[in-house]
Amino acid sequence: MEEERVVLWLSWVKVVSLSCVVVLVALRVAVLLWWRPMRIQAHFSRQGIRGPPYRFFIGNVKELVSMMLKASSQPMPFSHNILPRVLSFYHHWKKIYGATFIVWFGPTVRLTVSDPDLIREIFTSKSELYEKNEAPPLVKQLEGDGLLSLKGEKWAHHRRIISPTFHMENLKLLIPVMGTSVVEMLEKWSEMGEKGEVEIEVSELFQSLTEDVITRTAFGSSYEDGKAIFRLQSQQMLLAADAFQKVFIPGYRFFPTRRNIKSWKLEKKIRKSLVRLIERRRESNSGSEGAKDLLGLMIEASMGKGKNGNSVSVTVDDIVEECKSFFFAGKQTTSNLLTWTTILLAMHPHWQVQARDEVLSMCGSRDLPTKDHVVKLKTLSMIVNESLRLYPPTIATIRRAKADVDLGGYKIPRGTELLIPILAVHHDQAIWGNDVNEFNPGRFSEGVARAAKHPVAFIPFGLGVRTCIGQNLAVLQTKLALAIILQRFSFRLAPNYQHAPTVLMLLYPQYGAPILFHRLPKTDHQDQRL
Ligand code: HEM
Repeated sequence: MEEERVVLWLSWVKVVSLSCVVVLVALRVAVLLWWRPMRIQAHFSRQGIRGPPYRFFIGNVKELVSMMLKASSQPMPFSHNILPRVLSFYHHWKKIYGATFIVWFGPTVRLTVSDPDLIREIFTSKSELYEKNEAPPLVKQLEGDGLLSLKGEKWAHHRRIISPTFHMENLKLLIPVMGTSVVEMLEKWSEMGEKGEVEIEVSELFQSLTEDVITRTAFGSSYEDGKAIFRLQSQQMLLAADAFQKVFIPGYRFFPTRRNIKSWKLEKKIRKSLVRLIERRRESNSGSEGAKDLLGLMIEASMGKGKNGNSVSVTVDDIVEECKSFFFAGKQTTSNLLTWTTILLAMHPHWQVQARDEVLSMCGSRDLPTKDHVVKLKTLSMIVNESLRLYPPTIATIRRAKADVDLGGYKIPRGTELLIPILAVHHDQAIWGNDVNEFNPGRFSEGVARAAKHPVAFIPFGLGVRTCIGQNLAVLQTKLALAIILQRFSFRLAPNYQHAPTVLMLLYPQYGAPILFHRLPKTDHQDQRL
């Protein structure tokens, strides 16, 4: 009897404890998914900041995705007013709530910030109060744990080690090989075309070109081995891009699906090849000056642990992750810039002629441009800047408030994410004037700082300490490739080109970029002018 009573009592205790756990979990869920978002919404509302109302668990994601899908469901006219198509949710809600509004990505709040004064505060004058946000797991898997996402002392240490790769003096050494790759590509185009004309879908071919250059910057003398590794990384990117478009189940990447198993195997192979390559380079580097490529500099740093006051050591894993970061950050960004600039020059033949005139008068019709030429090509610089303004490959970036902060008088609670819509800043009429949606490279004729009403209105490479480390390389490569193309071809949009800028991580032409290239005769520039 006594025993039965104890068993009964124990079962009762179990039921009560279980109920308590269920209630506690339910409370926690309610706090995280309801009470906290409502409190934050009210906090912003009291300061006059509004936005679409929070919905339980999903926030505004459903409306946002449906707006984006609708906007990209058909091509647009040949206009550069692309904000309503590319960032449709921002364009729509800005009209209702003003430029500074809140939007909910699930239970996470994001405040849009497009005022250049506030942007300057976030990225420069008070940058210590903000940090990079965590990328979603699929993106994280691709971008690696390198410069793009590292924080604090480790980020600063890696940035110091890698920076010399991008110094102009070092990049200059790449110009002959970069130029040769472009010429080889163009020779293939010439062979393909009948009557001197050929249609090329440029966005894919420009990717091979930029991949080649990134491989050289990352691996230097180990270029051939590096190429094989980046080929595996390309496959990995395709798998992740596929998952990114289709899968929304949390934790999906841990399921042993066919795609995930393939991805795990690739990951293992990439790591193994890189480790082998690092070992080989270590042996061949011993006692000699390391080449100024990513791999050489990282290996040098890993061998000199603790030297130069560095308290953070560099491991093989660090090198592996930085290689991934390089590949992710450098390849498609630059090829997208090349693609959009080619499309723009095809749309605006008047600027194409001006750019060609400049190249021919400086470099002749077949000589490879040198570093000095590339730097002096002013019209081409203005064109590339205008392309970066209208079609910035990276359309937005995000920061997270590390503490409760004051941003231009607004009280921002800790953990709030700040969405900086680079594309919207570049398309703001109040900053750029009435011709904001026109292609007018002339606005950059007196330099970047004077092109707009605000010196911080042009931010295709970000701003402040975390500004893009590869921008010199990207611009150098784009100008060099365009100069060589302009020397040899005139070009226009193919009749089947559809104007449809869209975003999947980066800004790209949804239906590709078919361009008709017409081969120009080899001439002396003086003859051409006559
Ligand atoms: C047109 C080409 C490119 C564009 C538009 C671009 C854009 C950007 C932007 C906007 C950022 C800042 C992100 C933020 O603040 O959240 C960034 C950072 C970065 N970019 Fe680029 N990028 C380009 C080319 C490259 C190239 C060629 C590389 C070289 C490998 C590269 C490597 C990086 C890295 C490593 C970072 C992180 C830097 C840090 O946090 O210290 N990018 N890029």
